[in-house]
Amino acid sequence: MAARNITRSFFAKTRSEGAGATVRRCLGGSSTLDPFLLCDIFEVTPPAGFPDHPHRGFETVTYLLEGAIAHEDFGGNKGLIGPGDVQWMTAGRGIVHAEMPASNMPSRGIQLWINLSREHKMIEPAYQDLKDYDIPRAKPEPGIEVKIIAGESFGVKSSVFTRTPTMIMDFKLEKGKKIIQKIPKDHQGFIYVLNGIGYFGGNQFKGEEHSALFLDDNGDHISVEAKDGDLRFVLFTGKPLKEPIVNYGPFVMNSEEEIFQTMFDYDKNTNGFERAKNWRSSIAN
Ligand SMILES: Nc1ccc(F)c(C(=O)c2c[nH]c3ncc(Cl)cc23)c1F
Ligand SMILES: [Fe+3]
Repeated sequence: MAARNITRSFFAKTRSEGAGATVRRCLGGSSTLDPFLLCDIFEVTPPAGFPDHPHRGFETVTYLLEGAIAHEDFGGNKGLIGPGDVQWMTAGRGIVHAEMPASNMPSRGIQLWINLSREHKMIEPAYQDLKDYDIPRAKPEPGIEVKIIAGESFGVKSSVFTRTPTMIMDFKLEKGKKIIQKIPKDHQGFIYVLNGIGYFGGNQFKGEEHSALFLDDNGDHISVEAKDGDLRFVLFTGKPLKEPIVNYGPFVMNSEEEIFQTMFDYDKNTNGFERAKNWRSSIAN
């Protein structure tokens, strides 16, 4: 089968988000990539953060690179996401939570929003919390490490359950190394370059730090070469849902009517937002 090519790249500039936080938004707003709705590379230092806010209709995947993020939701679920950890939160019918830095050093990481299909949008909220040491790595040869947050690489599988079929992998290649990663033929995908420069896809597209690189639709693998120096990038692929997307901030449904119903539910604390009534987080208030 053919190798995937890179069709376009986007340099993610910094912008303010949340309460005083900074993000490089490499996907989101007007540009989504079904099933992905948003991808932020965030940097946040106290007193900034992402105070009490809701979600409905999708999943958030928070992958921490440095520092620590404390989270607390309206059901009393609370915890700490540390370096290398992943929080896979299925908001489903509704979550209200806060996500705040818990280190005086800047906390850096990636937050990806994955859409849920019509049949899953109103499921009960759920969490899959992955500690760094629990996340499997593939080391196909010296100088190459693949951290498998979701999906499979070189026969090593993640334990994460993905309602919307998804692959998320963090690749570290030493200078001179080349890798070929299998990609399901029905997935769309993009790459975010965290550090260094790499040559991506059959067309050897030069990708640099802070750039998002978008894959074309055909092919069952992607090739990457670290010709110029050490390289670190994250690969995201997912199976498109091919459903209408109607969003209003942190609410993502299939129709305007469902968005109006969601806004009503959030306002009246009904239909999944009951626990939001009079709730305030302890970490952001
Ligand atoms: N609605 C809405 C509006 C504005 C926001 F900032 C958010 C939000 O929480 C986040 C946006 N990117 C982020 N990266 C990391 C973390 Cl921990 C949180 C977010 C949100 F949900
Ligand atoms: Fe959130």
